[in-house]
Amino acid sequence: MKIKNICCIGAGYVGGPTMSVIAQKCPDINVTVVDLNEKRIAAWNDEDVENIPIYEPGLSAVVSEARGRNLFFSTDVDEAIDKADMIFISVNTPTKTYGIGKGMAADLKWIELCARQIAKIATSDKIVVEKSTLPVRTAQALKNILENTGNGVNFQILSNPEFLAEGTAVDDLLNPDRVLIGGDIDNEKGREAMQALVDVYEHWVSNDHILTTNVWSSELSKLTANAFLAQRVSSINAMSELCEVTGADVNEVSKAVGMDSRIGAKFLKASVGFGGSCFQKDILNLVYIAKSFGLNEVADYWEQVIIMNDHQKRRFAANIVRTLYNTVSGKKIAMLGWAFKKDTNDTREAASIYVADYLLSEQAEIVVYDPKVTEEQIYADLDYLGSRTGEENRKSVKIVNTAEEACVDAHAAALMTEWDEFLDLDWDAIYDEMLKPAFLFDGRKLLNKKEMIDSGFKFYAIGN
Ligand SMILES: NC(=O)C1=CN([C@@H]2O[C@H](COP(=O)(O)OP(=O)(O)OC[C@H]3O[C@@H](n4cnc5c(N)ncnc54)[C@H](O)[C@@H]3O)[C@@H](O)[C@H]2O)C=CC1
Ligand SMILES: O=C(O)[C@H]1O[C@H](OP(=O)(O)OP(=O)(O)OC[C@H]2O[C@@H](n3ccc(=O)[nH]c3=O)[C@H](O)[C@@H]2O)[C@H](O)[C@@H](O)[C@@H]1O
Repeated sequence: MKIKNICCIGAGYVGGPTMSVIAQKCPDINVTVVDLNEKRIAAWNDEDVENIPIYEPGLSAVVSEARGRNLFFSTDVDEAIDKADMIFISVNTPTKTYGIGKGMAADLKWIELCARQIAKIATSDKIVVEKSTLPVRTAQALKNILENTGNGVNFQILSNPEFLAEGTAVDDLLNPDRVLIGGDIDNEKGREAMQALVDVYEHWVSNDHILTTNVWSSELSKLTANAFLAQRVSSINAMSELCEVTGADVNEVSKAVGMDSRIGAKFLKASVGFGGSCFQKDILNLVYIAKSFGLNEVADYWEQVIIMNDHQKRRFAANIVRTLYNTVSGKKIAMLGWAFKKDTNDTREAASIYVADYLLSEQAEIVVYDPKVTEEQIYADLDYLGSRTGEENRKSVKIVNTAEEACVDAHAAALMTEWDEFLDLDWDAIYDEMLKPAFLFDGRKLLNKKEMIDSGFKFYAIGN
């Protein structure tokens, strides 16, 4: 079976970049990415390719190569479903904010809406691919919805979780460690569907990097991978606190530990806490699933990763208050960086949001600079927490266009995101413009301690 038309429902951080790379690498396949969000689709279609809604290094070049040739962005979901022989579902699956499983389970309402829409529109056989991260056994629910339409269409359901990280999405998509495809291995039509998706990826990924499994293994592997990655961050962050009280340096500890080839060097960078749309939600989901099977020890084990992360964010903020003589009321604190990591404009679950919220509760005045995040987004993030009114947030939080501007007359600066440009700042000049004593809190262990102290700062870094 050769795929000619792909539809992807959801033009977000995964759907947009993933489909752009598929279109770039498979000129023989038409790829249409659809979304209900008209503003987002308009931005994907913006004449100036630099205005696409997602900032990812290298993405605008990929889009400009394929867009209009075999890559299309549209709000006409029904038409794209109808034409497609393969449909990726790449919609959001956030933590539930209501009802059973509130605050833990993944909210699958958007997934179900997609399945119902596909079931309603489809008149020819389709391969439906789960690209969103889903609880193990979701494919069964999709199958039930799709197979009960009575219109005689055959649906094959595959799981093809995405492992890209934001900020390196294009590179991760072009050179994936592995592509994982789960399907109905015991059934001929299932195997054919899996092969059709393998063929798509084989346009640029070598076969030994494409792994096929049963559907449940594939769904669960995605949650497992994120849990393992987040666990490493919480593990090193736990050590960072111990380093601070013992005089050890967390960067030296992670280097020493990471040189053990059994442990490996990656993902051992201490920080103010992991953020991003997925680690927390996927672990909470894993905890919920384990609990729902009565596996309480398994649930408790993974929950510690989140508990440690919350603690890390809180103690960073509390340390700022404590160091500034136990009060930040009316004091100006510059926050350098708002995104949850460098090279992305995504702010979902960014540690900065929680640190700012904590400091605002202590009546601090916050000034934020981030090279890629908009003012609108920063206020939206704070308003979403509901800790205070939108008006109060706008009164106490100002957003500026440079790091230098943020620090003028500030009592303290907190480095929240490891943007490269923060390494090149003229810290002597920044020090001169700040109130004295000038405090600098490095939540990323990015800056050179000796240089900062030589510049005059009272310097504090995570894990040192
Ligand atoms: N952000 C990331 O780096 C990664 C995310 N994932 C997973 O991928 C999935 C999507 O994540 P993101 O792309 O970050 O989310 P996102 O929120 O950026 O994008 C989802 C899009 O789906 C659209 N949508 C929702 N329901 C729709 C419907 N019925 N019809 C048409 N459009 C609809 C929304 O308007 C939104 O634009 C999630 O399950 C996430 O866990 C997996 C790997 C990486
Ligand atoms: O499912 C997902 O959404 C994705 O989640 C993560 O990707 P992402 O959240 O985009 O970015 P990461 O590089 O994993 O960083 C996550 C957070 O951990 C922090 N982090 C990461 C690594 C580290 O050593 N220390 C550390 O604090 C980052 O600053 C960031 O806040 C995974 O790395 C991807 O494989 C996965 O596809």
